[in-house]
Amino acid sequence: MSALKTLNPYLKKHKKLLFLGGIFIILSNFFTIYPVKFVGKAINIIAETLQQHSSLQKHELLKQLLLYGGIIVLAPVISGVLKFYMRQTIIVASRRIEFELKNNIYKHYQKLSFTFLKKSKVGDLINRISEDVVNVRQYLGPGIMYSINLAIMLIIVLFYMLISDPVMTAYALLPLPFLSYFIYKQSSIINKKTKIVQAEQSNISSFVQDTFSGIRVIKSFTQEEYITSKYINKSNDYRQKSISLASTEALFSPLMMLIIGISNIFILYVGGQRYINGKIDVGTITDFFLYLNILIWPFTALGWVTSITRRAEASMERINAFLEVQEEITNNCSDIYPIHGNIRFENVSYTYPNTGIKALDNVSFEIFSGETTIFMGKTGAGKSTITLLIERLIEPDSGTIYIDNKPLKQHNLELLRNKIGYVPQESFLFSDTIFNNIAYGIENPSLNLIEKYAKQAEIHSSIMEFKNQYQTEVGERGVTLSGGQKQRISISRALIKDPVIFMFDDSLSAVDTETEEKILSNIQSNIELKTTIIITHRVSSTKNSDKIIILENGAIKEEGSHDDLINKNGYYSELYKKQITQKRL
Ligand SMILES: Nc1ncnc2c1ncn2[C@@H]1O[C@H](COP(=O)(O)OP(=O)(O)OP(=O)(O)O)[C@@H](O)[C@H]1O
Repeated sequence: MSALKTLNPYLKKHKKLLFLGGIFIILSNFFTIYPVKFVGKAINIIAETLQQHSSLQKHELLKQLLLYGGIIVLAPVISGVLKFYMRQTIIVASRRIEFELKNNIYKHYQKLSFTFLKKSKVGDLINRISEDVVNVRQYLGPGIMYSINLAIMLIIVLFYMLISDPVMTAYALLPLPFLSYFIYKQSSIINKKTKIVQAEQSNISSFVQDTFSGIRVIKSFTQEEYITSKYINKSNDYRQKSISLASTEALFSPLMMLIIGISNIFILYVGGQRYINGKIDVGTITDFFLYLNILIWPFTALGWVTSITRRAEASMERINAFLEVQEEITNNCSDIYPIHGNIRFENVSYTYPNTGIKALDNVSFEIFSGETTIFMGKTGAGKSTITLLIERLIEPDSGTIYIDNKPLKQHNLELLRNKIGYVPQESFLFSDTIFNNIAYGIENPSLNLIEKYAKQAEIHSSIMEFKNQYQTEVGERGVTLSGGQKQRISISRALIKDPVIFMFDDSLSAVDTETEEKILSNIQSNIELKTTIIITHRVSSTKNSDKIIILENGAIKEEGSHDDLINKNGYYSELYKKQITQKRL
């Protein structure tokens, strides 16, 4: 139960609702059990009347029967109303805790480091915030409710049963623990099998998702038949697992009926014997049937509750494992001050912890406010890693990064990130309208403002050609747009933040050189002092740049202006000659 201790603060917060729920459980149980003895009494009166042993007058008899009948009808109605409030308190509390838990997990996810999230599986992150939280909620709601219910009901019923007849009580209750045990065992098997079926289901979903994402490749490589047979195999696995689950579930009712039947036989046999021996009256036998009827569900629930508690514990352990991960990068400054955009790397090295790849090795350079710096180099040279470090999404293993002569760690991280306009290598758009995608980083934008920045990114005229213009839904990850359109929307999204430092991570590759030039001059003409970092493989992007840095295997190989590097006759000069010749051809 140790993992579930994490829930204590949540339970404390909602203690009033839970306490009220407990009161409703006690009262509703009382009103369920209290009328039972009146059934027995009524039957005794009728039996006595039939045998003409009754000393009561006819109208008195009727009066008593009516009174008992009234109690028998009215008490369950009151109990029903109380049960409604019992659910309204305990289940509502569990739903509130689920809401708070989900929000807290989500908030925690946002705090976790970029590298931690990168190495975690998306499915795993989703499962912990969805399925695992649902498991915990089932324990908090039905789990707690039925446990308290069983305890209270057992106390009240036992009290009434014992004062009626202790021997019959023992016999009637004897098979019920077996019922709990079987239900517990069966629920555990069902849980295991359900998990397998769910895993198969998500396996199929991922496969189908992959198929449709890669439909172009599948068709080009004429792999339709192969992919269909793969789907059928997966589907077959799912079918077998589902059938196995269904057969376990099918055991539920017969098992319950069998054990209840045994209890009923005990009551009938032992009760009959005791009646014949004059130890009890006929009404007591009826009462015991009714008591047993009341106890069946709580004993069934006991097995089920034990199983969901175990499941919740496992889920909570998985959630705790994430909640206990400390945020690696913290913001220790809340000052507001201007950022000018001077960047300095001093002997910076970085190794990705998950792969052990040394992406940067003792890198030093300086970029001045308002300058445009180009980073070039072969794939995997460490260019994108530099952008991650500037945004402090990762921290150097050694060396220091300075922004405006102040170590990056001492900056107000929120303020700094707000002043950085980053355009990623692979344009990522949210499944929303173009308007909302551009407006992502700002509050309450007007259409005029959105249009202004779309124009700067040279995408306005294309958007105006769409039927719904800025209200066009871009589809999942922007699938309804061309690569160049996505890139330019992504650029507008960075521009609208009016940042001081721009970082284009190979994000102008899908636009032609002419448009690239226009976009860059739009940025520079917007505000005089903007620091621009462009990661590119195209020498055409180096036009109007102040500095070019060539990286190789995480280290700086060449650094200087276009003319400097041409004179060096190194990587840049060769690339330049190659690309210029290709252009002429
Ligand atoms: N999230 C990551 N986890 C582990 N290793 C990584 C990660 N991202 C990058 N790397 C590794 O770090 C090295 C530098 O990667 P980086 O993305 O900085 O290169 P790049 O120069 O931007 O390459 P490209 O031009 O292909 O984008 C590469 O060897 C890469 O495999």
